[in-house]
Amino acid sequence: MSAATLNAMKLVTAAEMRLLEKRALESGTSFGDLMHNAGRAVASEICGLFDSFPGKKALVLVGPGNNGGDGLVAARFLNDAGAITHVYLLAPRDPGDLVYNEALEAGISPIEVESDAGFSKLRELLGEADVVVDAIFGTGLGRPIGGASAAALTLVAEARNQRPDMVVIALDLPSGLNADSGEIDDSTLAVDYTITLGYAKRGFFLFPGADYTGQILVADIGIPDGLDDDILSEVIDEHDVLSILPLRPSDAHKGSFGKVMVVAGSTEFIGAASLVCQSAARAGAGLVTLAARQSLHPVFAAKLVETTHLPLPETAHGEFASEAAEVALARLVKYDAAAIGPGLGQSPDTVEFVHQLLSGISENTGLVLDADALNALSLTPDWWDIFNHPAVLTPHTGEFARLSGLSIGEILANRMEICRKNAALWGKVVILKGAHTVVASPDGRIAVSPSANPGLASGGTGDVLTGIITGLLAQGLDEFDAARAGVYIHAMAGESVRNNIGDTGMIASDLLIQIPRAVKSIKEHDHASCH
Ligand SMILES: NC(=O)C1=CN([C@@H]2O[C@H](COP(=O)(O)OP(=O)(O)OC[C@H]3O[C@@H](n4cnc5c(N)ncnc54)[C@H](O)[C@@H]3O)[C@@H](O)[C@H]2O)[C@@H](O)CC1
Ligand SMILES: Nc1ncnc2c1ncn2[C@@H]1O[C@H](COP(=O)(O)OP(=O)(O)O)[C@@H](O)[C@H]1O
Ligand SMILES: [K+]
Repeated sequence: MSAATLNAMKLVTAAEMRLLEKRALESGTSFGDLMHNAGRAVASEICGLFDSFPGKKALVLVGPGNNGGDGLVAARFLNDAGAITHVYLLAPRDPGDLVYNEALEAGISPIEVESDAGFSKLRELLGEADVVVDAIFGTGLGRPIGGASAAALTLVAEARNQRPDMVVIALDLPSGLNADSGEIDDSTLAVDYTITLGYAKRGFFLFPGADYTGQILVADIGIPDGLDDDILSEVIDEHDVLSILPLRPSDAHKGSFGKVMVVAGSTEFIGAASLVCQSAARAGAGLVTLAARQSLHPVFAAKLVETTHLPLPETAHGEFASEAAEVALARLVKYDAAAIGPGLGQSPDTVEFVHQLLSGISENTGLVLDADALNALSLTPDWWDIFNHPAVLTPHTGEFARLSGLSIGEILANRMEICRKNAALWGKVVILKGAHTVVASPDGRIAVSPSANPGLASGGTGDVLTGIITGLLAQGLDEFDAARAGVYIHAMAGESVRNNIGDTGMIASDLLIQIPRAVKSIKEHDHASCH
């Protein structure tokens, strides 16, 4: 999914969705209204996908619960809109079921699930359908899908392979996709569109589920405004980023946009430091200074023209000297933000240097810790009890495992929830990097990147993210805003490169010039929407 296709989107768990529904009912909306609105909105979204809808053949697969109920309402509205509509019941509906009877009254004759294991009728319908709606299970899925439902979903997948023009829609969510964790069932369909009710579900941005939703459309089902103030998870949105981007007054001077110090790089990892410095500048910082061991200075000086340099004392063995941290700290008081960690290495002297820096750094300095700074922190048990400075931490999954003591499997199984819990425990803004990067604040807010882009899975792209966020911190953004805006800008830069050269062979340096372009594009979209 491209970063630009999503509008503001709150993300809910299944339990939060039930809570919102309960609040809507308490505030006077009836469940019947919600279901009616849901079915109507889904049908309306489906009609909007076609240039001309009357005469199209629609097949709605209806399950036993409320998801099936929504499907029955949608079928009625599709029928009203002129589609030749068939409903296939995977389980019997209660004879007193209102939406079932309304469908009957509208002239739809639901087809009961076949006893014939060959599903000849269903196959026949799938051979002709222009659009198939999966309304078998929604957020109420309680166990693995089996029996006729599993068989029907498999038949849809087969028909879809044979007839790629057939549009497959998931109502609320693809049946079998876990709304909270993004786990899928063996029979879950990879659909073209998920028309989700009221709110997008967290599982749409967690893998493997994220590969199954197709384009996500959020249908308004009439949950009254003001009931979702305590829903704290959302997809990062261009308008939010625009509202937090630093201003650029015409009479600015370089002091207006903050000073960044980058403490990074080693003999092995020269490029990491360069990428951080350049991306901090490309994100708009007024001045960037690189603090690195003095023997590396000639290399950096040749490579980084705009950056200023603070060579740090080192030992005869090419390690940080014991006074190096003191030298850096003395200069750091004049800086607004610092990035510490990329490419520093993990020798005992470096770890000691990082620990000294972190214990001496002023509360007034915005701080981004990445890579080897995170590795150094991880060596201290319960490091968060000792290191109280506000900071943005930018771990990939492996670094997160080291910081938390959790296994990589445990983290991948529920990235959003794990990130949220640890941000609160550590008292830090935490960015768990990867496809659909998660940003969590200690106060419970979660912001998720709209982008999954395998082009970014190459060495150095994380250094660019660190630079962008530090550049934004230096310009006065708070940790959470700098983190979510930085993740969004980085994702957009990645999308631009992908649009240009595809997702193979993208390198971190390609992102650099795209950073200001991403910021420009965010600002221009605002202009476009004003006129
Ligand atoms: N939360 C809300 O505000 C609203 C929710 N609505 C719909 O309600 C849905 C949730 O409805 P339900 O809670 O009835 O749940 P579902 O319709 O998702 O499914 C639950 C039903 O399926 C059965 N079931 C669960 N897993 C099964 C399995 N593996 N094999 C066979 N049977 C299984 C259950 O016993 C139950 O009968 C949402 O996805 C949405 O479509 C809408 O109707 C309107 C408003
Ligand atoms: N599949 C993906 N989709 C979106 N972003 C990705 C993907 N893979 C990697 N990234 C992003 O690329 C960056 C990689 O950072 P990291 O793993 O620290 O690499 P490095 O340290 O080599 O720079 C992160 O910002 C991460 O979110
Ligand atoms: K469904």
